[in-house]
Amino acid sequence: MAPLDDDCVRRPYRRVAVVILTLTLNPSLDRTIEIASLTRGAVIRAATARLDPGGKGVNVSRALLANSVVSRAVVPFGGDEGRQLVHLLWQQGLDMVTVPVAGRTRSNVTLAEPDGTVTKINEPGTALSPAELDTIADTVLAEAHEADWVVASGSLPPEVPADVYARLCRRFAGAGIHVAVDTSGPALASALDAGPALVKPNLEELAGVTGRPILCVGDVVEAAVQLRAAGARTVLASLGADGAVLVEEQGIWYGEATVTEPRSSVGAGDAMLAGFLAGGARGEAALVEALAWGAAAVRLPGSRMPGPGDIRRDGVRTGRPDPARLLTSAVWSEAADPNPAGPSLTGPDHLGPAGAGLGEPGHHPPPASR
Ligand SMILES: Nc1ncnc2c1ncn2[C@@H]1O[C@H](COP(=O)(O)OP(=O)(O)OP(=O)(O)O)[C@@H](O)[C@H]1O
Ligand SMILES: O=P(O)(O)OC[C@@]1(O)O[C@H](CO)[C@@H](O)[C@@H]1O
Repeated sequence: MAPLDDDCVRRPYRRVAVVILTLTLNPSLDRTIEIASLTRGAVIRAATARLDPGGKGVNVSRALLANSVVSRAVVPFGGDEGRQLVHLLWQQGLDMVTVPVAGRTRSNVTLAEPDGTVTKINEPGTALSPAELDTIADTVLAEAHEADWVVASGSLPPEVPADVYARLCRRFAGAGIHVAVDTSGPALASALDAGPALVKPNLEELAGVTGRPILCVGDVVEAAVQLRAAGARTVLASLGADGAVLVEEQGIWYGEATVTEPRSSVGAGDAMLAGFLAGGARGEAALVEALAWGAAAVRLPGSRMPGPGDIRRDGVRTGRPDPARLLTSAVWSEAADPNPAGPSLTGPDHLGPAGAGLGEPGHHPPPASR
């Protein structure tokens, strides 16, 4: 079976173009249940159900893999669910470094209705000890020296200090390694201060971190400019069905791609981020790629990641943003956390030594390369 008992094999990256390392501190097994409609308190018979390996960084790596872009995922895993997660990823051929942890990997549930409405229930995940966190951080540091990008994505499990992504950013600053951060709340606020190369907030995250209502495209642009002033070099704001806004040093772009039959938006933001990085991570061309990958993910069930056959670039429209354009899913207000950085468990700028006795990280070449 899966690679959990295999010897640890370290393999150099095959240098093609960019190399992208992803970190998912809180991965998941994603069960997607398609139902006719959601009624609270009722017994609902499902039409279909599927299980995908999940977590935001994991999805970014899966999307890159589906499009033959070199990527490696750092994946902590624990319990039966964790073993199943690793097995599913291994079956898909993902290049990953797994880190065993004591807690159980979470399961997240999506209820998907035919009109594209998605109701998602995400478990908090189980706590990582400081030693486990140090082992994961050491693994990222060891793997990152060959990477162009480190993508730190998703929520933090309980008891992980909110500044963990910020410390990663600081660690890589000056080493020519760009850090992209896709998270929310205090972890996002704290990461901004460390100057990430890229952040990808969605509407709620943008409203939450800036503490301002986001009702129109102009609000998105202003909020993104605020994030740049706070430290992010590039802001790729994803707006669900309303498309995306890119704010970077070279300019500001808006874009959208219509999806007539949305199936599941879960992971669309991850596919979008993967497309943006694969597309060069700068300017209108990268935005087109991001929108095409995001829209393609929405047309697929569950959190299936799109491959070349799913991605249509001709349906993407980009241009200058119209500030007055109202958003279909406006976010009225959500206060930003006034004290985002949280307590540090391992010291301000130090990611700490490897933890003892928790098992070694295992590197698993994809099945095809064995
Ligand atoms: N209904 C839709 N129609 C067309 N495009 C969509 C739709 N929903 C999402 N997208 C595309 O996918 C991108 C990402 O979507 P969204 O803003 O929902 O990301 P997200 O909240 O980060 O998602 P997730 O966390 O599930 O990955 C959008 O910017 C857009 O390009
Ligand atoms: O709870 P988080 O970490 O914010 O999000 C986790 C998650 O919703 O994100 C992915 C989609 O982007 C899913 O695979 C996964 O279930």
